[in-house]
Amino acid sequence: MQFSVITLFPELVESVVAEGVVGRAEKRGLMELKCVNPRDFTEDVHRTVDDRPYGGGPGMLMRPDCLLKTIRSERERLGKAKVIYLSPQGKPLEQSMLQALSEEGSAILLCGRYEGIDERVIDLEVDEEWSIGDYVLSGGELAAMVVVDGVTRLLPEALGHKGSAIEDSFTDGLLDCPHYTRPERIEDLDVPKVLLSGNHQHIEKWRKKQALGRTQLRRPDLLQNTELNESDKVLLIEFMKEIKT
Ligand SMILES: Nc1nonc1C(=O)N[C@H]1C[C@@H]1c1ccc(S(N)(=O)=O)cc1
Repeated sequence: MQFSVITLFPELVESVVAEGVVGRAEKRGLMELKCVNPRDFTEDVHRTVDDRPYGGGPGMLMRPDCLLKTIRSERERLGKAKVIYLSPQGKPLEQSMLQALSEEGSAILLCGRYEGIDERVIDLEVDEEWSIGDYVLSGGELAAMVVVDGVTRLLPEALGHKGSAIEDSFTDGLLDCPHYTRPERIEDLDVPKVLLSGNHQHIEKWRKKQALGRTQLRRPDLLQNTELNESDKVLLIEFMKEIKT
């Protein structure tokens, strides 16, 4: 997977690949991340990347000329890469979008600063606009790092245990089940006995029931989009009965 991140703050984005899953994936050649600074595509002596908005209004916008040059340079380098602009106006980010992007092999992530970017850049060179939430950040870099992290952990072999990403929340449209590790008892709270049983069929059934129940209680909206099979419906009914007792 090749990421190109267009940003005025490369060091901020590069910090995400310094450690952890993303850092190890890059070191192992599973993912490559290159930051490109639009300031390097300016032609004036002050390397100006922003300007005042036409029509007045607060703040500044990123200029279109240096952004278009930067995007086109990266398109030439990466070939068919999709250009994704991170902004509050974008499509709300979901796991399925990360999964699809992880299968594309490359992406150019455009990070806005100030009050955003000139609309003509979106008209001419942006393929998709994505939002990580209904709030305004000071820069799109944090959103880009969310995308880089979320995609990288889905790359084959990126996680230590092959099954990890598959068992994540949202992979099957459900929230994740509870997880436990040593010690068995802490502050009078025990690990659920089924997890100590060694009976993998029972453990799998318990985990599925917990995932279904948690989703029903915390995010019933997710169940609207999920077709439950008969056995899952029975598990969910059992869960809901158990919590009422
Ligand atoms: N939420 C987000 N999800 O992804 N990016 C997000 C974000 O806040 N980016 C902000 C820096 C950039 C930005 C872009 C557009 C606008 S504007 N004028 O269109 O409102 C305001 C701020």
